[in-house]
Amino acid sequence: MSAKTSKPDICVIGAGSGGLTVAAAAAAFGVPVTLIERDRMGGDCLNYGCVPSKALIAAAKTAETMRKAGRFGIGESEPRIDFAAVNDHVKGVIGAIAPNDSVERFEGLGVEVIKGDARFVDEKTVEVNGRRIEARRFVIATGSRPFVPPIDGLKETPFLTNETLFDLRDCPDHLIVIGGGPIGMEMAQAHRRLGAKVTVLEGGTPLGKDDPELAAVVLKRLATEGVRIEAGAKVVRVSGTQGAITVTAERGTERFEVTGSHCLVAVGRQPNVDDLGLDAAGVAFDRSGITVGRDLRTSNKRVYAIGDVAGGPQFTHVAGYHGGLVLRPLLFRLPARAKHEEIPHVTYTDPELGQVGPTESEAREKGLDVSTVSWPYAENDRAQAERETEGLVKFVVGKRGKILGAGVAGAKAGEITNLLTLAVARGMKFSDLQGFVSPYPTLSEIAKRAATSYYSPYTRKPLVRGVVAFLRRLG
Ligand SMILES: Cc1cc2nc3c(=O)[nH]c(=O)nc-3n(C[C@H](O)[C@H](O)[C@H](O)COP(=O)(O)OP(=O)(O)OC[C@H]3O[C@@H](n4cnc5c(N)ncnc54)[C@H](O)[C@@H]3O)c2cc1C
Ligand SMILES: NC(=O)c1ccc[n+]([C@@H]2O[C@H](COP(=O)([O-])OP(=O)(O)OC[C@H]3O[C@@H](n4cnc5c(N)ncnc54)[C@H](O)[C@@H]3O)[C@@H](O)[C@H]2O)c1
Repeated sequence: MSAKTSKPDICVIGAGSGGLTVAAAAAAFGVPVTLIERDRMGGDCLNYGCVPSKALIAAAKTAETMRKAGRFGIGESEPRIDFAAVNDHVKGVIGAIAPNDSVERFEGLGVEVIKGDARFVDEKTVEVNGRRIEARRFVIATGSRPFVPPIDGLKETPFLTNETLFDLRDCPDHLIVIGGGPIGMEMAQAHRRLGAKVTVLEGGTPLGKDDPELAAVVLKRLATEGVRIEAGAKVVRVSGTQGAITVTAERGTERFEVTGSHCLVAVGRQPNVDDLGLDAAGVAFDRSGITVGRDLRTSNKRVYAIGDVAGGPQFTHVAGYHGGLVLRPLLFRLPARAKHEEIPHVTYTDPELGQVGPTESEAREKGLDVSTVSWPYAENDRAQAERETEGLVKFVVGKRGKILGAGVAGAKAGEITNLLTLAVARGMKFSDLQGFVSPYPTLSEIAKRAATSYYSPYTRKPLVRGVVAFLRRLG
């Protein structure tokens, strides 16, 4: 062994949600682990993703609450927004969380942290800063970056992505958002509420991965707040200079232009597989990411891949889930089997939009014999009290009331999605959801109420009524 070769038990590449989970847990069991990160500790979620976006959304919601205070009898007012101060708030939230993910904390846990670009040089060796690391097992957790599509003129024009958006100190006059997925819609509403004019150009269906009936609740609110949403509008050209950007979109044979001050590109993600030496390592990959089985193992048996780079659903909770799962084979030689069917997702627009399990159309496409049961927010007392009556919970139900999937659009949908996820993940039936006492008044009662409604036809069945009448006669 040369002086520059180390042999930890586990080498983790990437200190985002996935990599940090593995490194912290392995170190807690006293296993020698080396963690390599080339950029900021905490990865996308902390620095360029979930955390700054949710902090911005919280500021934007506060502004909107001021505008709408009149419905509570409180004088409403147009907020005076200091965008630079809002940006300070966003950076402050990142700063408050950053110590949890810092080099110091991880070194304190017993992890060796190396700042640098990791690259496989052969099937069992990674090189970083001229140092060689031969670990028993490797975990690739290198995440993803914004996909920059080959749109005519885009490369020559200034544009924003999630990596630069949260550095803006002035509110855009007119933000043009290319892509109506979760990033596009969350950021469109937040910037609109903070004072920008906003246009979203979506080539297909906005929030198209969600149930259309639920997505419609969110889209209606965004439109009411003044976000211009152009569906079926594929962007084909971008031109202009800083502060004056023209975006050309096509809808069928129609072509139209939108001119704004800024342009955010939010058309999906690209896995970080380049420059990792994956060919030298014998790790198979394609455009969607590193190829893994359900056990998250790659084509090289020493190497696992987790999180965004592993080609599956791209969420922080998935990266964390993967991180926990691979500990089974890494530390205990136990099998791991990722189950993505029960992974929820929530889009943090206002109202929020959550889903777990198949939507109605996904279930029908799979040939499943399903029915749906919905319940509106307007029938919930807490929703009335808080004047948050728009929205619904929608269940996809199989035989004998089995809950296969569930979605919710409305206030605090993310929190309600926790309950829905438990129901789907544990294979519950409506009888389970109906048969517990839910605190009153809570929004989650909407889910329970939907379950109760599933059984209400039974109260009208002659046989059931006959039994009730007979029992009454017994005194
Ligand atoms: C704007 C936005 C909002 C989001 N909001 C949410 C949300 O609300 N909820 C949610 O669940 N998900 C959200 N996501 C998705 C979430 O951020 C990702 O799914 C999550 O960060 C993936 O974690 P990861 O560990 O796989 O990768 P990452 O967090 O991206 O970490 C990968 C790390 O690897 C490092 N790296 C890459 N290559 C190398 C190399 N060769 N050598 C060394 N280091 C390397 C990178 O620098 C990075 O730090 C959002 C994403 C974006 C962009
Ligand atoms: N709340 C959350 O959990 C959250 C929030 C943000 C991001 N994320 C994660 O990040 C991922 C990426 O989000 P995203 O919104 O960038 O991607 P996305 O793939 O979900 O949506 C991108 C949209 O851009 C559209 N598009 C592509 N090319 C276009 C073009 N030329 N013109 C117009 N529209 C075009 C697509 O039709 C699609 O609807 C998400 O899938 C999710 O995994 C999660």
